[in-house]
Amino acid sequence: MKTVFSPLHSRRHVKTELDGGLLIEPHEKPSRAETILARVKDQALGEVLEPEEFGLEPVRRVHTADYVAFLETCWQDWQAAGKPGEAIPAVWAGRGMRHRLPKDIDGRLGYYSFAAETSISDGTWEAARASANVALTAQKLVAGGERAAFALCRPPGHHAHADLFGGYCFFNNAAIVAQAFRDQGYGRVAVLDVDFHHGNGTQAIFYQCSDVLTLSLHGDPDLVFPHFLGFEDETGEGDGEGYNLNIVYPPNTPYSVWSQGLETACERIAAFQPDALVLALGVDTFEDDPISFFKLTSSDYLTLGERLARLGLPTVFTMEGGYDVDAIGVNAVNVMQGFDRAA
Ligand SMILES: NCCCNCCCCCS
Ligand SMILES: [Mg+2]
Ligand SMILES: [Zn+2]
Repeated sequence: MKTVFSPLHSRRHVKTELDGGLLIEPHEKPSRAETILARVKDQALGEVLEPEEFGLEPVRRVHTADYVAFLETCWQDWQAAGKPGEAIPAVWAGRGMRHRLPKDIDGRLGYYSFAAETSISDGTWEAARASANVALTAQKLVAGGERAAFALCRPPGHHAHADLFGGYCFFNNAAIVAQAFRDQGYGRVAVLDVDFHHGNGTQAIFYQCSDVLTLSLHGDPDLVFPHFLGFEDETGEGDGEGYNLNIVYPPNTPYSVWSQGLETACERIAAFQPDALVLALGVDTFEDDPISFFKLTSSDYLTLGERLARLGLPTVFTMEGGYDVDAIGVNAVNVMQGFDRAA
């Protein structure tokens, strides 16, 4: 399987993550991508390509122009306001307040985000742009005939809404890929999110769509991020009614249970008969992940890859979460190796 990777991911190197009342070293750190890349090469998974430049058009097919413009100048605007630290949102429109865009940078940060753990600093914009180009390059490979391709994206994307950042995400790489397939004439696309956390951004972006089926297996939002979306009664709306599936699991869920949900999702995908699959791959489902609570083992990711291959669909993998950095390379590449040997 080919991998697409950009060294520009390292332009995202924030020093802070608000967690437990402290500013900690971010879980979403550069070594995550470097560790996966090293494993790709160590395992000779396949050719590693740098991304092509697709510009902002494909990004704006999913994200609003004002949100994209905000991200482009956010760091400069924050600095121009004389702020001493990294840009962190701290004020939001609560119940009974107004969802209108203020002029002030603190107001704009709150307007365009849903969580406070995702700091912004110099280079975040460039890294997010490169991550979207990585995903679009993988999509081009699959549209060009590759059975599957691995978009080694960093920063991740599945928590980003059309005009909201959060959960370490800015551009929704999986949604951008799904929309690119649709724009190139693929009639139906499925996006399956196997990250530990609900793919709230991806769900929201396609919630009224019947041509993009969104599915996510994740930790119970009553207990974990993103807290306010991802429940099983969210099945889509309007034309999209019936085209969103959430499968929620409790703490300590092992693969033997989680894979039953995977099976349900795969059967729903098969019934949908999509022309392509986007697999939002987080490996924070791993038993030792520091911020999650499922109990998947490294060998389970081989089994996961094999199962996905049996769907028999052109597949783009977009790298999402996974925060046990020592294990992330083996776990992510196991999915690709499992897929390749069953394809
Ligand atoms: N104390 C942990 C808070 C985590 N908040 C954001 C989680 C984002 C996961 C991205 S896959
Ligand atoms: Mg998920
Ligand atoms: Zn996650």
